[in-house]
Amino acid sequence: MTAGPRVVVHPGKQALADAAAARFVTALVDAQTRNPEAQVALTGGSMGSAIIASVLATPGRTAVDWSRVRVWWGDERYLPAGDPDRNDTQNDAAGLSDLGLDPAKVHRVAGPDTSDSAEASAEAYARTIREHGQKAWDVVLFGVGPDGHVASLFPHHPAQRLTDAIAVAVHDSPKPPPDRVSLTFECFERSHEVWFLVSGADKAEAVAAALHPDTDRWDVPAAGPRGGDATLWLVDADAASNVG
Ligand SMILES: O=C1O[C@H](COP(=O)(O)O)[C@@H](O)[C@H](O)[C@H]1O
Repeated sequence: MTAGPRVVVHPGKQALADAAAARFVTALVDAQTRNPEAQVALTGGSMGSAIIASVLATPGRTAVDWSRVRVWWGDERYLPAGDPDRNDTQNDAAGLSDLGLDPAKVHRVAGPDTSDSAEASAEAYARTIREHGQKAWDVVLFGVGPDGHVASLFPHHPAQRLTDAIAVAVHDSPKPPPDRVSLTFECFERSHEVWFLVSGADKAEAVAAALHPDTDRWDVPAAGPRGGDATLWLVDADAASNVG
């Protein structure tokens, strides 16, 4: 069973980031009362870093035991560690490394500096998830591209079709860089809560399309992922402007 989408509209990008950060902190505290560890998957792009910066500024963040949070990424651009275009580098710059996480529980996707290919990196990441991330993830964060992509699953891209796999190598991505590693739809199905964080008028069409009940994820990948307990669209007014 999965939860249908619920839309929460905030006045602007900063209000959205701050509210999502407060919600995130609460979700982590709740998860840690249920289980020894909270498990989350982060995202890159504009909102992926905005929420991290807001978490750092949320007073309630001290209620989370950050040493008991296990961190993954829903996708990564296949670039060397520290490259400014990597999602984790951008999240670090936004303050991820200041939260007090245990570095051994922050699972980064290998880039070309430490793996032979995007395929090898995807396989290694899938192995690590099997080892440490079998339990359903508490919260998975997604940004959404203007084309409706989530993670590195792009419209009409064959990587979307892979079954029986946790992670996939993506080549010829329509958005640079061309090589990436993404978790699969199948993998995202193991989430308790899925949150889409979307800001800006350039995303309005994608948001409306993803929320339309007849939309196929092959055309608009953001229509695909659903959480077992909640599927939240946390959006600002501009991004929500086409939602009927
Ligand atoms: O390439 C990516 O794009 C999306 C969204 O990025 P945005 O800058 O348009 O907000 C991001 O969520 C994803 O993780 C990423 O690799």
